[in-house]
Amino acid sequence: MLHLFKLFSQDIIKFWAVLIWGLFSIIYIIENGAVLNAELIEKYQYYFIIGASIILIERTIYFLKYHRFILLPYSLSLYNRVADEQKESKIFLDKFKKYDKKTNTYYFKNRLAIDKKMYLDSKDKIIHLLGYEDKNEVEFEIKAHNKKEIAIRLFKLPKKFNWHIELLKDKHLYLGHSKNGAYFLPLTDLTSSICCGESGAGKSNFLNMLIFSLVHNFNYIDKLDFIDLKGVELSRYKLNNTTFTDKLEQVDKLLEELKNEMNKRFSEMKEKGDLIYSGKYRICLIDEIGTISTHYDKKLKENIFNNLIEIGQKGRASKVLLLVFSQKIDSTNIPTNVLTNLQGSFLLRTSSQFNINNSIGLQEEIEEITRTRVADFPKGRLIYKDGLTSEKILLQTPYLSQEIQNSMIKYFRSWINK
Ligand SMILES: Nc1ncnc2c1ncn2[C@@H]1O[C@H](COP(=O)(O)OP(=O)(O)OP(=O)(O)O)[C@@H](O)[C@H]1O
Repeated sequence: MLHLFKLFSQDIIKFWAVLIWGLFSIIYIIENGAVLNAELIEKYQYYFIIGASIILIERTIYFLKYHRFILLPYSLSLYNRVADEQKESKIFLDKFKKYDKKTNTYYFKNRLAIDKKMYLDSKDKIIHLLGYEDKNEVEFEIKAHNKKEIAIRLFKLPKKFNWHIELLKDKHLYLGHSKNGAYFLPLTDLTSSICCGESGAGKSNFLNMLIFSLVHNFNYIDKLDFIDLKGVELSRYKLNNTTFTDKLEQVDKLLEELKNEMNKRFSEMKEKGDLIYSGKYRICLIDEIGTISTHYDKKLKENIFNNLIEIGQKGRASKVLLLVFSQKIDSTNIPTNVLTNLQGSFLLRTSSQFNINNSIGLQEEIEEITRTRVADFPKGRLIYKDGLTSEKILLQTPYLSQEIQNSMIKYFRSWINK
């Protein structure tokens, strides 16, 4: 409290000093450079009193409103230290700078340099200090801002909400809700991607949601090929432009065909001098790639994985893309060479540090965008790492009930299969 009062006094003195200096300058001009005397001061005293009172009221309201944030660097010892020639260290305490109401973002500054790691490590304490202790739905993003600032953004992501048809958009894929609302990825920015998460994390739900967006954009997609060796879920679609494969030999044939298509497109591009194929997309979705790895036919597997590597490496320019789903992404489930050639990633709940490290990356980067551990993610919560920019976005996907899924498939059939 004493610290708050000290900061308040310093702040008021600073503002009053500016006011006095400003008023004196104006008086000096008005009075044509007359020397300041008691008579003049008496004449203008009410301006000083009114100005000082307004400042006092405004600053008091500001300090009352933001006292938690103003005190935060002090309460959590968020400071930087510099040692001078006499080896005496000088402390620079971080300072609350401003609040942006539109984005619910709080900015902190340090004159020397700001230490983001300290904020990341104090996340739970910050939440506690700000009075959000029991509201675990409050999410938290900590980003470096300018050179010496930190931006703390507080936002809410719903844990469960229902799918609705307005989430379909032309030339875009809906990936879930982010801190800014519905997140749509332009189809042109889609890259070959891996999606991983443990059983029950909401992978199938997400996969179907993605398929809705892809099917909705059929004008730009030549064919959607579904591969699933362990289930029949994807066989339900039965649309004119979808295929379903559940035998390894057929998978091999399909990928061979996709590779040939890709190379044909490259020849066409070379001829025309295009850098990006001008025609429609071919997108292949593989559910639970681990089932391919467990197959006994070594040669077939090798051929399949080699084709996946080649498509992953070169597919984007020719608009031949792979979307691969897996519970685990260690080398027994998906060969490292296949994984490293899938540029984008979606990470759902998992307790495997290997899954986290090899899909999204450093723990610190995850801590920047969420205060929930990946192992504690609710169903449908995911981090999307953009295949082009590597930007990481925290998303929540809506729940797709069986009835919704059935009615969407029916709806798509009604206009695609007619
Ligand atoms: N976005 C979501 N919001 C709310 N509940 C969800 C969401 N996604 C999935 N669920 C619930 O979680 C259950 C499991 O989801 P889903 O089948 O998609 O998980 P999964 O990761 O594919 O699991 P598995 O690998 O075992 O198939 C679903 O029955 C559903 O009730």
